[in-house]
Amino acid sequence: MQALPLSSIAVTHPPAKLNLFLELMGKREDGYHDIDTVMVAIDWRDQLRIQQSETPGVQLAVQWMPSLEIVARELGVDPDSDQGQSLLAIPDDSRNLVHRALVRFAEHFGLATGFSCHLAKSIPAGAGMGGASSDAASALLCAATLSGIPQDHPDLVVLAAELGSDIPFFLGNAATAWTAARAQGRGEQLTPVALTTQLNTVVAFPATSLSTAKIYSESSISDTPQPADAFIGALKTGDWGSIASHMCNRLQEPASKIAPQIDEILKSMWHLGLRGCQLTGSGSACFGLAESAIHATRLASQLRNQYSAVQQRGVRSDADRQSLPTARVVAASSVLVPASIQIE
Ligand SMILES: C[C@](O)(CO)[C@H](O)COP(=O)(O)OP(=O)(O)OC[C@H]1O[C@@H](n2ccc(N)nc2=O)[C@H](O)[C@@H]1O
Ligand SMILES: Nc1ncnc2c1ncn2[C@@H]1O[C@H](COP(=O)(O)OP(=O)(O)OP(=O)(O)O)[C@@H](O)[C@H]1O
Repeated sequence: MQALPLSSIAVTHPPAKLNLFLELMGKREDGYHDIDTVMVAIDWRDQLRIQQSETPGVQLAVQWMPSLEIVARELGVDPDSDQGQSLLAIPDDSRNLVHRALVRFAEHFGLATGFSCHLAKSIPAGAGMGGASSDAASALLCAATLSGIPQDHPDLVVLAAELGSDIPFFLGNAATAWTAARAQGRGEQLTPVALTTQLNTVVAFPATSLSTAKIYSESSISDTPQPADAFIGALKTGDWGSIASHMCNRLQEPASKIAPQIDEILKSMWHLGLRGCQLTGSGSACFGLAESAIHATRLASQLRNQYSAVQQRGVRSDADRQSLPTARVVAASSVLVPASIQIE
């Protein structure tokens, strides 16, 4: 394969993920946990545009979609406040996983050229939805396409696992077209799981970001950890009620101790009629399953109305926020077709 001309732009739409099942199997000596999780990619997506540049190095510009103001309003935060900054300030330097992924890619493959990219964020950060990991996996695949390296080059999987535990899942989702996978080890050992039905979810991101390392450090391992087999059995039936009743996330307890609004959001989701309501990953986003896509859209709109009523009452103190949380709410389905890379 040949590198594409420098004028080519690779465009793709990295999806978020939800952890339908997450059990902690044990603590490891390297500071990580062995986990058994089942993840599904959903159609809540960022947008990434990458072009090669003549000079080495990575230039990254980041913005919110549809705009910073609209996302801040949905979250009920002032974008200039400390809370707004902690939720909405996405780094555009080497702290960004896209930047790190492209630097590692260029080093590894000995490229003389660099990359210039534009990242439009929609997936909340610090939400347990794997937004940064998905962006990084897409960046590796776009860089490979532009540089004439095959998408199934085995070194890409190695680079992905070095950069973060969730990144191999997204690489597999985009490169080999699986929607759901079981992830074991620290998350990098993947087995695709066939979905027999589209899952329809409502996802709510409370206006708080949680640190993955902190949530793991506050977690505890059950005396009898349950592997994902029974859950995968339920998933194969395609019956959403059975799937919902087998879901669980061992990180929910430590996350809701740190962010009590998680419990409030889960309660309001349950009362609306969503099932299997739980945290995704290390949080703070919560989700529940709905019977159909139309049902999910209707329930998301009802939930959004509840939270915007809270905002309109002008509730702003921390105590009020905890008892009457605000959240960004989206109806999202499992993706049946992975994000392709278009060349412009
Ligand atoms: C919570 C999940 O999103 C579930 O899919 C993932 O396990 C987190 O994956 P990630 O964000 O890619 O995490 P990494 O960047 O690899 O690790 C961040 C930190 O989380 C903790 N960590 C992460 C993964 C894991 N299996 N055990 C851990 O204890 C470690 O303290 C690590 O330093
Ligand atoms: N491309 C990116 N998009 C968003 N955040 C990024 C990105 N790169 C680095 N970050 C930083 O990483 C932090 C967490 O990002 P991320 O969105 O992956 O969290 P998460 O949804 O909790 O992920 P996970 O489920 O993998 O734990 C944010 O605080 C943000 O500052």
